Amino acid sequence: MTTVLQARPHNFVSTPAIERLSSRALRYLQSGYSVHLRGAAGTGKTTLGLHLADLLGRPIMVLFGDDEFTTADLIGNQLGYTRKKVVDNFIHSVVKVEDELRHNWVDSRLTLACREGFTLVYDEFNRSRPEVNNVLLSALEEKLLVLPPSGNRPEYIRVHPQFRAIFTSNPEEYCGVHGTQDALLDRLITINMPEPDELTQQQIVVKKTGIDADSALLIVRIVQAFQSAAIADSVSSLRPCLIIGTVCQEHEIAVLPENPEFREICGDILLSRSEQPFAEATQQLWTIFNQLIAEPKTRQPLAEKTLASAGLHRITPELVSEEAVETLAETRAVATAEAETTALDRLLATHEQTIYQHLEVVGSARLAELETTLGLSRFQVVNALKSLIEKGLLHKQETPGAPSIYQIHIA
Ligand SMILES: Nc1ncnc2c1ncn2[C@@H]1O[C@H](COP(=O)(O)OP(=O)(O)OP(=O)(O)O)[C@@H](O)[C@H]1O
Repeated sequence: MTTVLQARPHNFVSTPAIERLSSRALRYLQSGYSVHLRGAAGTGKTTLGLHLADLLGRPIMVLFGDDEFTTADLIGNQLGYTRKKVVDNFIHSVVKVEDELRHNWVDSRLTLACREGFTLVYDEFNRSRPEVNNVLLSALEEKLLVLPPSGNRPEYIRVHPQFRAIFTSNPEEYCGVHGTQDALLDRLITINMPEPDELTQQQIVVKKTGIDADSALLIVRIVQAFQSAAIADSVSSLRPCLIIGTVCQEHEIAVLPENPEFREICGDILLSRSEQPFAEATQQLWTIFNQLIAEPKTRQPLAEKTLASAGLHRITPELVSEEAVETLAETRAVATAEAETTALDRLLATHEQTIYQHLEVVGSARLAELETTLGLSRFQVVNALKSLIEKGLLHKQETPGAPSIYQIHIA
């Protein structure tokens, strides 16, 4: 059975850089084009693809490219038979027997999405062989999906006007990735996903790991510094940042370059990613830690505050005892509580406030009305509405077949 996904990318983080990318992509999708997000591993293509699909508000089908794929995996297949036998003995001396055998056809995800107007997210589509993806050509351009010949069902499906496809791919130099036929690329709008900027990575690490903003920033800076010195550009630093953040947060390990445990974790996660000899890569990483210790100015301001409250104004490796590291871990909790609202939070809060105040006046509104009346993008409205609903300030009234209505929640 084909499964329809109601994807809500968990804890999606939106920063000005992501918002710009999303609104570009959303604009193309709304104009009827399919979008292709291309970029290095871990830059957030799949997450953004699912988020865009969510913004389109249609059911979502997700496909993961695979070298073993055949066309049948995209469009569907004959699955079993149905047999019908009619024995007509109306006149007792005459027996008429009709025996009919039919193939059963089962739609695959692309076919279902084209037929019903769902959004297809085809992740890492260039892991499938190019000839397998050929069926997409007519679906995207002529809006016709061609099925294998059959006597008992149509061989063409007219693609539903609301069908949209969002493709993601890794660069062609990656292992296990195929080249893409020009004809397919020509039908897509390709957006190159850059390495997420520092603010974006920091916000993602905070949201996904629960670590405080300063520790997240320090992790991002260490990983980025190591990445630029020792790792090829073709992978993003976001995943290692998330892994380091998660481990430190779950095991309450102080994120400080002086902390031997933290250094070990960074070593375990980063060194194997480098193509340099192990000793050289280790040297690079230790140089980064030592620079951070020697130049505390390069650290984030709250870490300084943390250190000061632990009684360590000037840090050298000798000064930092195990005990001090423990104290730092405790004081970090205090510093976390002090973490100021970021520029992004303030920006989102503004949109939330605008929408809330508007709803206070008008009582209720639909998403499209909020967009046009308040001059906000779909992206901004959806994010603000989600956040207001999560805070219990709004509720969403759903009526089958009609757009949802948003109202202020009255306790
Ligand atoms: N905007 C975002 N909000 C929250 N988390 C994000 C965001 N962007 C990326 N992430 C997180 O970063 C990690 C990598 O993202 P994702 O898997 O989308 O990257 P990708 O480019 O598709 O990687 P790959 O090419 O290896 O499949 C995931 O854990 C994802 O949850």
